[in-house]
Amino acid sequence: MAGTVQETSATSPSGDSAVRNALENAPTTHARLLAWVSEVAELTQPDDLVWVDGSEAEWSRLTDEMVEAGTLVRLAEDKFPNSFAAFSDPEDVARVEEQTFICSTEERGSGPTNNWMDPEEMKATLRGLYRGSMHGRTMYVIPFVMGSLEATEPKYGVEITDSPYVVCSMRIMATIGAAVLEKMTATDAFFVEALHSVGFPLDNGQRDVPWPCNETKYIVQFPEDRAIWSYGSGYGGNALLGKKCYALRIASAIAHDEGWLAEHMLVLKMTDPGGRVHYVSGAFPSACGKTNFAMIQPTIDGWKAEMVGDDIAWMRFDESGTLRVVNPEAGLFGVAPGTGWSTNPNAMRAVAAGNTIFTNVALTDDGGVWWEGMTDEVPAHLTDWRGRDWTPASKNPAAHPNSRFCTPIKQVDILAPEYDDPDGVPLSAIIFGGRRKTTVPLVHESFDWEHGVFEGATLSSETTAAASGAVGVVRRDPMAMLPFIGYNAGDYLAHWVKLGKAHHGKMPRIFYVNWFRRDRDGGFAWPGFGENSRVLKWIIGRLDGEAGGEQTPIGVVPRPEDLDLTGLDISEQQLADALKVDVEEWRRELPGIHQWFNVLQDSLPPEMVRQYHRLEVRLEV
Ligand SMILES: Nc1nc2c(ncn2[C@@H]2O[C@H](COP(=O)(O)OP(=O)(O)OP(=O)(O)O)[C@@H](O)[C@H]2O)c(=O)[nH]1
Ligand SMILES: O=C([O-])CC(=O)C(=O)O
Ligand SMILES: [Mn+2]
Repeated sequence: MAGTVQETSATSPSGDSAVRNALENAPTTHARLLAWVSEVAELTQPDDLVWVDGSEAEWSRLTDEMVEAGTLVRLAEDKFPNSFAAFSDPEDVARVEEQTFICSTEERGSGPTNNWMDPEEMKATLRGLYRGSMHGRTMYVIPFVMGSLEATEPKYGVEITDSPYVVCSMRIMATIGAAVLEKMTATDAFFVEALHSVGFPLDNGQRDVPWPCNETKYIVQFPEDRAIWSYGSGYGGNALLGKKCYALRIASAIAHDEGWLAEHMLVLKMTDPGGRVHYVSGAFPSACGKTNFAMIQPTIDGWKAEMVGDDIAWMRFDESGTLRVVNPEAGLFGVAPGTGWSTNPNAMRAVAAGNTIFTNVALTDDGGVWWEGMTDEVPAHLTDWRGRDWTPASKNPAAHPNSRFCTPIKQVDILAPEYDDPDGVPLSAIIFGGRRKTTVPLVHESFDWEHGVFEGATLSSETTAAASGAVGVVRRDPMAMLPFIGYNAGDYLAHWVKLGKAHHGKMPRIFYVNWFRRDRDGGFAWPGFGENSRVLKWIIGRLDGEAGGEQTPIGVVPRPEDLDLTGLDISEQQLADALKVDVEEWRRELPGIHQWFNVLQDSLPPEMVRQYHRLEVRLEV
């Protein structure tokens, strides 16, 4: 390969001829792909070009090279086989929403909640940045498919990147490589163009850094072109373009055109003691508990939970009008802190099985990893995510709050066997949830579809470390999709309303949860994690007409006697704090909702205005 990752060498074949060779010997005849790859190579001027085949040998070669270059640390084989830790630039640790754009032709198409720039203007800016941006590096071409390669119309993408870390992470998160390219070529299929550069070209002989990136960052979606251009970041949703950029932003725009939904949701299969199966999905904002809920270990007797997906759900109607849901991803990119043997043993077993890339966690002295919340006992000494010595007396957390594990979904031992069924699984309930210290009770059921859409539309949550910016600020996050809607947010809500009307009587029931409410002493009112199975039991009981509840102005809320609390250690007071609907608190919510709806202006569907007024009436304001 021309130019090692660490240092470009003057003796390697000139970039031009290596790239020309790789183009001439391309493993595909897909004309549009070939044209696009050579156009990008021409623009970005890489030293070499690699067609990613997705093989084990390729993974070994790339991880070896990254260990050599200092990008990855190999973990102890007896603890985390075939696993690595990466440490990002301290300025490149999360999605950058300020620098994320939806560049539709018309500004209205992007809507008031997204950043917008004229697509031609944006392309000109980005071409300027991409010009020569891969110099001294290898350009990797990653054919991938989101969802099953056996689907009627597989959803193809091709990511071009100059980051081997992205190649290896994409290999975990999606189905990539030779088989995908072969089928895509044979059917001359459409694919989403996803271009990524870390924006750190190397001069001849210049030494590389472990985590190349650029201060200037752009994460840009062109919804009409179905194209993604990402520049300057190597991290997570900014760089693994199959995930948020494709499977949510671009896919939501496709779904709007085609009458389906691409959502930021986990999908969970619950089997009750009688063997009845229900599938439920949950839309919670980033770092608000999707992965944990998707991998729940029920604490109630006889109930079994299996995971279908932990972050993204594609939902389509079948011929009978049933809403069926598919997880388009093949891996988990999960929040590390707070994931522990007591809170999420299923995730811990999945990562301990190996084949995992950790990013920005801490290292133990014996070649393992650690993060806050992994074990009750805190190690006496660690190397923190910035490479500094760390002891329990240190004032900074050892792992970055948005540190992550990237692990193959197949390693989840509670994975439902039908998780990759191209036809998906039938959905019975949709659960919205946010992170709120006050106001929002543990669980309630909405009155009907339109009211449920209103609840999703006004979902509120305190911001987390999953995106750069302030943490702990309450913001409205419609359907947990605020940073991921690939078109106008008002049109998005109208799409939800419309689907409910078109499929009246067949839609899943809508619920709303809050695991994060505080009790009068300031602690979590509800123990959460596995105990959330009690809430699931109530939800499923509502579907089956077996669980009772109390009508309140915001929906139906369980009374303590409606919940299975067998064996749960919770005081009457805490339970009351968790379930309380305080009319005064809810009246104080109204101005915030009003303000949020004002942002949407004339694109706000009239049904949402009607629901707002009905809530006012029920709150007697
Ligand atoms: N108190 C409490 N904390 C929870 C619960 N579920 C999850 N958390 C914490 O919330 C944080 C984020 O949880 P995740 O499950 O990784 O969140 P996510 O929604 O999958 O996040 P993204 O991957 O960013 O989309 C972790 O620190 C968890 O420990 C719960 O039921 N109660
Ligand atoms: O996209 C990312 O970087 C991580 C993620 O899952 C989220 O933020 O929801
Ligand atoms: Mn997650």
